[in-house]
Amino acid sequence: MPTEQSSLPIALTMGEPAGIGPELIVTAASARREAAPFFVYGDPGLLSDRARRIGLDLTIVETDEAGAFAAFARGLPVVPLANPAPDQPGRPDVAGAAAVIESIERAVLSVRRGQARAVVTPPIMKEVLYRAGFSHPGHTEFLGELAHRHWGHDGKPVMMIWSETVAVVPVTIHIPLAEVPAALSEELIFETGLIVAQDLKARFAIMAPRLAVAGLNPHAGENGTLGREDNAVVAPAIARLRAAGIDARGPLPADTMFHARARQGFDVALCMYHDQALAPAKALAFDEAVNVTLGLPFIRTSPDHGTAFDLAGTGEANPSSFLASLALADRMSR
Ligand SMILES: NC(=O)c1ccc[n+]([C@@H]2O[C@H](COP(=O)([O-])OP(=O)(O)OC[C@H]3O[C@@H](n4cnc5c(N)ncnc54)[C@H](O)[C@@H]3O)[C@@H](O)[C@H]2O)c1
Ligand SMILES: N[C@H](C(=O)O)[C@H](O)COP(=O)(O)O
Repeated sequence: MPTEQSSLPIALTMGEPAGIGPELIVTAASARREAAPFFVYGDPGLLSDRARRIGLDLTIVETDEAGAFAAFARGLPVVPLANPAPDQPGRPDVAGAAAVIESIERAVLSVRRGQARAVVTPPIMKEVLYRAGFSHPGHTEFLGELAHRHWGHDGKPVMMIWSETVAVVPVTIHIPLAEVPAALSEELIFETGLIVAQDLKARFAIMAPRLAVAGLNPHAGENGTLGREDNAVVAPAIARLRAAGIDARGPLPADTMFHARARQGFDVALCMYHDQALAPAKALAFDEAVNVTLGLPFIRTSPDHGTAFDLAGTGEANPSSFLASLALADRMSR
């Protein structure tokens, strides 16, 4: 087993078994000669079946963590799960939820134990997990809980969707739109901006990151006449970020901050809610953008798309964003 950090494998979770995640994993494994070694916490039978369905001749190697690195030369190393994962593409089933959660927990633990150097997560279906009693809105928040459990880390996990074209951060993440104004606070925006600036320096080598901060309301509130939050909450947070030495500006009208010329003026856009951030990122860079969790004591990336049940099992899913998430995890953890 290699001991140097950069020689450790990357740990993959299985993602939603009925989604496109399993076929993206086997597709990446088929092209593995160009990739950093990885293994997956998954169901060997399901992965083998998914490879066969999409016409890939791939060897599945059942292994434990210690054998994963060497097994990568022979095929896809799979560390089997204790919980069952139903193999029914396109038909999510709550019976698979325990396996999905186990896979995430074990991948994070493998990094904590020095068996892997980063975690890459194919998409999960949140609703199925909620129905099974999962209490976290998504991976991002669950990974924050696991960072606390295994590292004693109390920092806030921050979602960034990153691509060469644009990078965005939603300050509030998986909450109903109606709850956004109450959830936004000067402290939350300030804390998020600090984490983003720190991690862009530490993980992306952007030594003086430029943050563009969106307003909440149309036209960033039109000076208080179209909503109070921009002046009362967003602007003071930006002032605090600037006082902390961070190049932050705004509140900017969200509708005009993403055109090509405007994007030249910032490294990352801080947005006030999920779709304000993710809609422009996915419109501009759906096939290559990567979901990166900042503010964690370990590296985690994920594709920017979801489970795409309409494509599961067909072999038609575009693997680009998943391959980009593997490549970025590799780059960030060297
Ligand atoms: N990282 C994650 O865990 C993650 C990310 C986003 C969404 N989700 C979950 O995915 C589920 C479905 O969400 P959705 O329908 O809003 O988004 P989606 O990304 O699954 O699908 C949206 C559209 O994009 C297409 N698409 C998605 N990925 C594609 C790919 N690789 N190649 C080609 N086409 C692709 C789909 O076919 C669909 O038409 C939800 O339960 C959501 O919570 C999970
Ligand atoms: N909000 C993300 C998106 O729409 O792409 C997605 O749900 C993933 O979130 P997590 O990584 O927190 O599961």
